[in-house]
Amino acid sequence: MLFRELVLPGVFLIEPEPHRDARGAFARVFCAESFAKQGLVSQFSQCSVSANTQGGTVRGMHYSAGPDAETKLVRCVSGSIFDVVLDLRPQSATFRQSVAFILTADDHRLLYIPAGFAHGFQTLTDDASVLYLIDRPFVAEAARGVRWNDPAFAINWPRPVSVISERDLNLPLLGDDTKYAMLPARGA
Ligand SMILES: Cc1cn([C@H]2C[C@H](O)[C@@H](COP(=O)(O)OP(=O)(O)O[C@H]3O[C@@H](C)C(=O)[C@@H](O)[C@H]3O)O2)c(=O)[nH]c1=O
Repeated sequence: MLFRELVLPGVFLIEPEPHRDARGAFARVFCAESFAKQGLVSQFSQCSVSANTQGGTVRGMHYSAGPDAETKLVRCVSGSIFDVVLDLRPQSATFRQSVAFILTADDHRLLYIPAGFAHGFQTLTDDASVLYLIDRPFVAEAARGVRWNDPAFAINWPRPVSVISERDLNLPLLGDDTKYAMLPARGA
């Protein structure tokens, strides 16, 4: 597996180097030994799939607060997505900056997203599914988010939004002087 740290320190694009042959391909999603060697979280407590019917669907920008802050490993397993990671660490030199990558089921690439970052994506195809490994149990009360189109971040979403949850539509905007940790829980 090849690990490339991105301009947001701590965020990695991971290329699993698939073995391809006439049948198709075999590639790792996760390797505890390789992750530990890189100094990354190497134990995950849940694995979930997000299935999305329509191209243009947006989910995000989500994170969990305080001691429940999650580290996530994200891979597209069907179709393709525009995947976004946003730095919400107030002390960070890259606070409020984001990176985005197209992940496809066929390219096998993964994004590693540590605590302190928000995550979201837009599906680029119908029936796009996203696999997550997350390092801790989901705690609904700790779930937070910022608005997908907050001008403070100016994320350049590639498509018009076709589907988005009510909750995500109503996530707060992050004012310049607002500390992300003080934002209310999603759905509160
Ligand atoms: C995220 C999550 C949700 N749920 C439940 C809560 C709710 O009833 C239902 C749908 O939850 P949500 O609307 O929050 O699902 P969704 O909007 O897909 O949330 C996800 O978005 C992406 C961008 C992420 O980065 C993920 O970590 C997660 O926050 O599933 C769990 O039981 N466990 C979980 O880990």
